[in-house]
Amino acid sequence: YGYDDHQADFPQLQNDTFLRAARGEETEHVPVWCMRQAGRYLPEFRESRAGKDFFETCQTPAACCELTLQPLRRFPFDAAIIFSDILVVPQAMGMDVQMVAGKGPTFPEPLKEPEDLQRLRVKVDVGKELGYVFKAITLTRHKIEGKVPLIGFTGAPWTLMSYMIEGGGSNTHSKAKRWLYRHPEASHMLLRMLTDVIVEYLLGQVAAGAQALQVFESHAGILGPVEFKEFALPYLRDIARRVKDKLKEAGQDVPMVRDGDHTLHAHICTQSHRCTVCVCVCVFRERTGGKVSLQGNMDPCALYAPKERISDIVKKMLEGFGTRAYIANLGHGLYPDMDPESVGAFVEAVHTHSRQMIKQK
Ligand SMILES: Cc1c2[nH]c(c1CCC(=O)O)Cc1[nH]c(c(CCC(=O)O)c1C)Cc1[nH]c(c(CCC(=O)O)c1C)Cc1[nH]c(c(C)c1CCC(=O)O)C2
Repeated sequence: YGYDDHQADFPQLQNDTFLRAARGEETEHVPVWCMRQAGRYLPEFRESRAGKDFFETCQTPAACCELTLQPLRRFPFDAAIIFSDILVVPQAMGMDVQMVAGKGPTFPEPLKEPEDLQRLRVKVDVGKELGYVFKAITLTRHKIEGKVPLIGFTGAPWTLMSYMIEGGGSNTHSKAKRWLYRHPEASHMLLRMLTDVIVEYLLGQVAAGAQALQVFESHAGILGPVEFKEFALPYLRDIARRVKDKLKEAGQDVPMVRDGDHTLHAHICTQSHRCTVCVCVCVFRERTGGKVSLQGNMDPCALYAPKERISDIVKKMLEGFGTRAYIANLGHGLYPDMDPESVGAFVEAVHTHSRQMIKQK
């Protein structure tokens, strides 16, 4: 994509706790960041975004850079995530998506029947359609001055497919699930098209300077285990394999986070028949032989609790996950009505408790 030449002069990384935890190595404290850490709970975010169209902001690298850096000026987060959205991928494939105030993302012309797949671009020129994200990443990687690593991200195929068919948020997701049952072949075709674009998109983000990648499968939880295994998991695996192989060829080691608190919860718990998150974690740690790092998953609503209570909840979470191969985060994004001070208390509690636990080992 022509961004590789920037790699050499990126500032030296000073805090690599996130990357080490992702690789399963020891750290001095458990790294922490929050989904939607750049968001409306910050007055400076609301000010920067005021009166501007959401996707126009996404297409403006300087604005993305500023919004990504804002939370880092307030809190000692151990990672930053580039300001963008998962729905830029359906846009790149030729679909119109708008962010409607009070309603969320909206597709004026969602996919209705398999014939509608013909409306999508057959071959997506990812560098051309999503080059603005790559530019935002390169700029932000410079401006972050090596303070923390920069995470790039994408939506996963099933989650994007469900948006493209539902045309926006949904309670039942029945239109998207109707495709799975009624048009399984067309569903797989769409999932494959998305997978191909996503692989190139993730590789382009790394070339542009992303130091870790996250694949959001936000709608994993609406599939039962059988449907999940047929329509979600194979594509997540294909993406991981193809991206890792390509990066390996280039001698790069970039951690990939598979979003999956629901996935882990639903698809491991159905087998263990014990449904506390803590048990899931233990089962998962056991099954993967400790080879996989975990990220998550405090209930964001716990941030409505008083500070001391947040601290206790964090402590219990750390005891459940353990301090190694673990990245603290929330199970969902921060909500606009959250108090920035509570976010600060969360970050501080993770750092303080984990330092103590690691010292006592
Ligand atoms: C499903 C999904 C979307 N977008 C995303 C997901 C996956 C994660 C998840 O499950 O939440 C991912 C996303 N969206 C955004 C980021 C930026 C980075 C960050 O987390 O700080 C990330 C990582 C910006 C955003 N994306 C959006 C906002 C809020 C709107 C605004 O700033 O004007 C932000 C900061 C809008 C968005 N975008 C999306 C929705 C459903 C909404 C509306 C939600 C709402 O109104 O709160 C789609």
